[in-house]
This record gives sequence, structure tokens and C-alpha cells, in this order.
Amino acid sequence: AAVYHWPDPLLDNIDDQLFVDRFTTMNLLANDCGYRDGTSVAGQWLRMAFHDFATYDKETGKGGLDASIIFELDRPQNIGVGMRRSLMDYVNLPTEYVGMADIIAMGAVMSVVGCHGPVVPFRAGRRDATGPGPETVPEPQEPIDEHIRAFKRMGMSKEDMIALVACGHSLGGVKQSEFPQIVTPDLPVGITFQAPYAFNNSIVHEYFTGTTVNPLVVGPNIETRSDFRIFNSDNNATLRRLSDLNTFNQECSTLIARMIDTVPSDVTLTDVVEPINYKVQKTMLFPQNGKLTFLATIKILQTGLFDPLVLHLPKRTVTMFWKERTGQYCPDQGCKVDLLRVDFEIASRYAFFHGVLQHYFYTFKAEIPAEHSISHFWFEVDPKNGTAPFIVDNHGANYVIEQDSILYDPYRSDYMRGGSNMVVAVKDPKGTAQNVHTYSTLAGSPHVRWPVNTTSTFEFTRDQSLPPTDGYTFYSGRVPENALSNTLHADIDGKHYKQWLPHLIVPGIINKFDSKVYQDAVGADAFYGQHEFHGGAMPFPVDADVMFEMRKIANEF
Ligand code: HEM
Repeated sequence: AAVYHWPDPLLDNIDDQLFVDRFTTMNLLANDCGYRDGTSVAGQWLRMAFHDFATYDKETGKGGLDASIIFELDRPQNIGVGMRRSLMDYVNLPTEYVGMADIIAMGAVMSVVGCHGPVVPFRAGRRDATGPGPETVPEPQEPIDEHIRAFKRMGMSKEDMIALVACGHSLGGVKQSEFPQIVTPDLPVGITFQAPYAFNNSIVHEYFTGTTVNPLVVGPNIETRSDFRIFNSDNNATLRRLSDLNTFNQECSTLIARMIDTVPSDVTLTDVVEPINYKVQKTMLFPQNGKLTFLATIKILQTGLFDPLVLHLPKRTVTMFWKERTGQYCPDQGCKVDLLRVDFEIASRYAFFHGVLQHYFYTFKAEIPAEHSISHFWFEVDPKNGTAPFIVDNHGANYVIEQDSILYDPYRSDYMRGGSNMVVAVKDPKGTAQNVHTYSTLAGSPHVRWPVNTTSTFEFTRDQSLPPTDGYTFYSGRVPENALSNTLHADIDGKHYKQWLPHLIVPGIINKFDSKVYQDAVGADAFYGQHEFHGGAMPFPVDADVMFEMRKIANEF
């Protein structure tokens, strides 16, 4: 599995999307094979991944999952409302660190599991194309030899092709509005490939029992019966194998993974991404009330079976330690910080199949003398279950605060909707700071004929309304509301500094959890009311919606 060394913007983001929150785009839309446009969201997402992949050429090593589909939407081969709808779903997800190609691949994974199919392993790190690929998506009117040739070019054998088509065409169907020569006017306006709205091998059984209505098998137009020609191109041997559900699930998982992992030959993907345990995230360091405030959260996975009706905090205790950056301040064993708060979130369906049921987020707040600052931090976890306490320290490397010269300042920034006034604290004893700016990913800017995210630079200037304090001067600038991710940059005394601001904690999108942490940071403790507690084995204040969700999930197991 891919190893997470903090900070890693790519894996951090992918982990959030795949595993953490049931209520993200990725988890919500394709979940339960949700219906849309006469088909399923999942069907639309999976087809888009295939069409993006279908530009691959094994000989040249070009194409594959590279989001070139964005530039290919006007082609008849990519006809269909599903393509545009899928892109609309995805449009806000890519950032400076996570490309659209990864999102499209993730969509394929989520569509399969969302329709109760198997887990398709996910790797990250695809690179987005800057222009269209060749016009090479297979079309239903083409002869079988052409399909075999096309899949061979994509790196798939004839048997792979048969299986992959059966896997893909277990979702969705064909629309009259898009393929009137296949779904002729005497037929219903849309026909699904198989009866159940689920990722399974009904398509195979319906084929063998003669009950199929798959228009690419029994449609009135013989020329466009491509599934029929493909399925029996090996005398049905592959399809017979796939009539066993376990075999179908296994082979589909492997083949869809191969499909989405097909990338240009100069792109290297990460290892398979598993839920990341002890993930440090959402760190913030900023001057406040004559000190530096440091916030950090560590995510711990809840695995194994549990009784969803008896929610309780694990007995474990988690403690944070940190060390000064200059001078002598902390004892040898580090300055100790007790827990500020614990939150939890139910895991995604995809995470359930990795044995993860929910996530605990342990958040800490350290008060740090500005003159000493902070160089690194780590955690001690005591499971309190008879096993020994252990240290979590970024695989031995510690969580190192690379620099404290340029810091995002949530305390002084203003999150009002309609763009934000972002404030950056700059440690600049010689007064030489230059080029203080953020490099931001903006949602949905018109770039090509289809909106894709773009990146822009926003300059900051000295903010005279904020008096210097604790060695920091303050710079501010307006960052648009649609900024999805930001990286701060500055040159100070001839040296370049940068700080990545994780997606979701910066202006633009602030989720519930983060806004609470933000409230904590600025000292509005009362904000939480009864939902606030500081460590210890206290019951969660669970609301009815969450209970309902958890029961539903428990029943699905
Ligand atoms: C020779 C190969 C293939 C041909 C000729 C073909 C053709 C088609 C056609 C004509 C449609 C109807 C689209 C619409 O009406 O909007 C369709 C839908 C679909 N195809 Fe394929 N396909 C092929 C291979 C695949 C593969 C390999 C996959 C995925 C692994 C796949 C996934 C899908 C899905 C999920 C849909 C449903 C889309 C929706 O409901 O919106 N197809 N395909």
C-alpha cells in the first residue's frame, strides 16, 4: 500500500475522498447506484472512464487515463449527456495536486462499489493531458476484428475485451436520443443493458437464458449488435466463466483496475491507496495573543466490527508532543499537549470494504512562545487495551515544520462568502519580503470549451491595518470564492518559502469540522454548546440522522 509521509497533498486528498466522508461528491452521487438521466450516475461515470482510457496506444505509450476526454467531448464517439454531467460532478474536485484524471479514475472505482460491486483498487498520481487524444473509442457498428484490434492497441487481449465489456455493461444502458439507430423509435427511449440496477453478472445470465434486452445484443439493428459479436467471439467461453458471480467480481475488479491504471508511459502511479491510519492533517500555525497557536489533527481508523447502537469513544488516549525551533524551552521528552477535541465521521462504503467503519479525529492545540517557535511534533497513542503505548512520528522522521517564515493566518483572515481576505503572517526581520502570493486552483474557469479548473496567482501586500506582532508582519490579499486549494509563496532574504494550505480548510469551502476547528482557534469555545467535550470516555452526542445512517450501514453488512 502507498505509505503516507506527512505532508503529502496528493494522498491526503485522495484518502479524504475515497474513505472518509460519505457525503462527498465521490461518495454521495454514485452511492446506491443512484438514478439520473434515465440511467445511473455510476453508469455515466464508468463510461466516461472507459472513453478516456480508450485513447491509449500501447505502442507509443501515449493516452490512457489522462482526462483528455475533456477535449474530446464534441466527437460523435463521446456523444451523451452522461459525459457532461459527469464532468459537472467532478469539476470542483481537481486541485494543484490532484488532477482530473485521478478524479475520473476514482469515479470508476466509486461507481462500481456504489452499485454494490466489488472493490477496485485505486492508485493515484495520474497526469492530466493538455490536449485531445486520437479518435479511437470503439463504436458499436464496427466489425469484431476492428474491436479486437482496438482493444489490443489498448493493451487488452480478446478475452480481456469480452470480460471488460461485460463488466462495463452491467451498468447503464443505451439512449434513443443519443443512438436512435440502436434504440429505434418503436422502442422505449432508454434500455438498460441488464435488468437490475446493480453491478453484477445479470448481464451474463440474461444473455445465456435469452431474456436479455441489451440493445447491443438483441437490438433491431444487426449492424450495431457489438456486444453480441464480442461476447461470442470466443464461443462464449469467457462469458461462461463470468456466469459465476465471484469470478465476475474478481475479474471485473482486476480489469477495471488495469483500465484506470493505464496511463502514459512517463507517468508513475502510487501503490494502491489503502485507508491511511494515523494521518496527520489540517495543521495550522499562526500568531495569536502574543504566542503562536499550533493546531494539528490526527486521524485514527476504527476497524473491526462494532455495535452501531452503542457508540462510544475508544478508551485510548492520544497525546501530542512538540519541540522548540530555537533556544531551549521544552524538556527533553518534548512539550506535552492534551487532547482538545475528538470528532468522528462514518467511513465511506469503499472504506467499509477495507474493514474501516469510521474515523476518529483527535485535534490538538498547542500554545507556543513565539521566540522559540516549533520545529517538529509527534504523538503518543495509548490504546488502553492491555497493549503498550506507542509513538506515531511519521515513520521515524517526525512531523517536521519545514518553516515558520510564511504562515497562513486563519485568525486574521476573513472567510466571508464572495471571496476572502486572506492574511499571511511573514517573519521578516530584515524587511526584505518579496513576492508574497498564493498560487491557487480555481474552480470551473472557462479554459477550454468545457470548464476545467485553472490555477492563478494572487498577490498579497503589507496590510497596514494589522500591526506587526511577535516578529511577524501581515500581508493580505483577496482570493476568490472559488479557490479550491492554495499554496502560499514568498521570498525572504533571498530564500524561497512555501506553505500548502490543505483543501477544505481555506477560503472557498469550509466544512463543518473545519469551521469548528477554526472557531476553536479564535477562541469561541461556547460555539459547540453541548457538542463540545475534551477527551475522556464520554458518549458521543449522536443525532438522529447519524443514527439512521449507521443502522442502515449495519444492516448492509
Ligand atoms: C466495443 C466496445 C464498446 C462499445 C461499442 C460500447 C458501446 C456503448 C454504447 C453505444 C453505449 C450507450 C451510450 C448512451 O446511450 O449514452 C454504451 C454505454 C455504456 N458503456 Fe459501453 N461500449 C463498449 C465498451 C465498454 C467498456 C469496456 C466499458 C467499461 C468498462 C463500457 C461502459 C459503458 C457504460 C457504463 C455505459 C452506460 C452509460 C450510461 O448509462 O450512461 N463500455 N456503450
